[in-house]
Amino acid sequence: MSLYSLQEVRQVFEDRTVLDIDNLEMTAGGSYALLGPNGSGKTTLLHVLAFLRPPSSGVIYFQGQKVEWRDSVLTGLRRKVVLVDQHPIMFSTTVLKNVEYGPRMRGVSARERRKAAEECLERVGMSAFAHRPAHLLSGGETQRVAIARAMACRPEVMLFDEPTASVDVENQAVIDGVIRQLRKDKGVNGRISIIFSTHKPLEASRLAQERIFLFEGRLTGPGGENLLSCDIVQGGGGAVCVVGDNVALPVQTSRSGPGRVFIKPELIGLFPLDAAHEETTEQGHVGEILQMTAEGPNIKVLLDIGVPLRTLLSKDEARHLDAMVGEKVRVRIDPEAIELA
Ligand SMILES: Nc1ncnc2c1ncn2[C@@H]1O[C@H](COP(=O)(O)OP(=O)(O)OP(=O)(O)O)[C@@H](O)[C@H]1O
Repeated sequence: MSLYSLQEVRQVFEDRTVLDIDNLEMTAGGSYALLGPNGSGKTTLLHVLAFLRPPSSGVIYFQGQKVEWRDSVLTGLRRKVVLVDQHPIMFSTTVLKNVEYGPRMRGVSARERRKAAEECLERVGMSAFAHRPAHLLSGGETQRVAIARAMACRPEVMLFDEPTASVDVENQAVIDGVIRQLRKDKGVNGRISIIFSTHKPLEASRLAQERIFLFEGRLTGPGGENLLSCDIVQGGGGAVCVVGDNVALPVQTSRSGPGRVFIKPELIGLFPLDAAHEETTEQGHVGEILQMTAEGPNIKVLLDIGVPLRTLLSKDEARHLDAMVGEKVRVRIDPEAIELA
């Protein structure tokens, strides 16, 4: 069954188009990760999916019905869909009362809402905190309580905005487990649907069946993973495009200003950090290996060089490199790999 169907959905803020989606389909019971660099429109899309903000234009169908952005309709939709913010705000009362809030607003009896709140706190491992003041919790604990608070509303769809971005490793592991368990749960009409934004490709593959890539508000396929925003700068030695904070790549163009660059994964070489290799003297960047996965005869490597970058190594090259996830390597991007989009 269709969950969402977005058609020609655009969001414009102050004359700038920050979301520009021609067509996006999501299925009920699915789990989706929204991936994309900072400012690519993930939060904006989540707010639209949560019916918190109407898009500037376009049409959304939810469970097969065209969404009318009228309060009487939205109240019903917001009961089915809940969003857990990246930085949730707790009311200055106990954790338990915070979690009971949603069911209370939905007219659930005192006994039932207490039961629901206790159950949900248990599921996020926060029962021991039930009577503590909620506004004094740490970031990770707050995130867990916010998830319990959302679950207590018995939604059909749960949206999470970077659920593990601002939490420590221990809380990350708990939240990971809670989302995995939610995927197995039965919601009101079958399995609950989950959509979350993340910067972490590993988390996306672990927790979601489907990945949706956003770049400057538009959908890009997985092939667009090395499609990056850049700033083209003309200098004495020719033009460079700057990606992330300070990664400068040579390009041949007379243009300057903002642009997009595509970096071909197969033309990115990796070398040990300490290698006195002549090839590493030119355009060397230091990158941390975030993920390595076998892909046919090759190994796909996800790197962090200040921006996420995917490379493709042959198994021989990977063996020769002899590096593991978490290690730093020298990254050489062949000039042929760099194409302005
Ligand atoms: N209310 C607003 N008014 C004006 N601009 C906005 C507003 N909300 C978001 N934006 C802009 O829209 C763009 C997309 O922002 P959004 O928060 O959706 O991106 P994101 O992918 O969630 O980023 P991050 O990963 O940093 O959270 C950004 O350039 C942001 O500055």
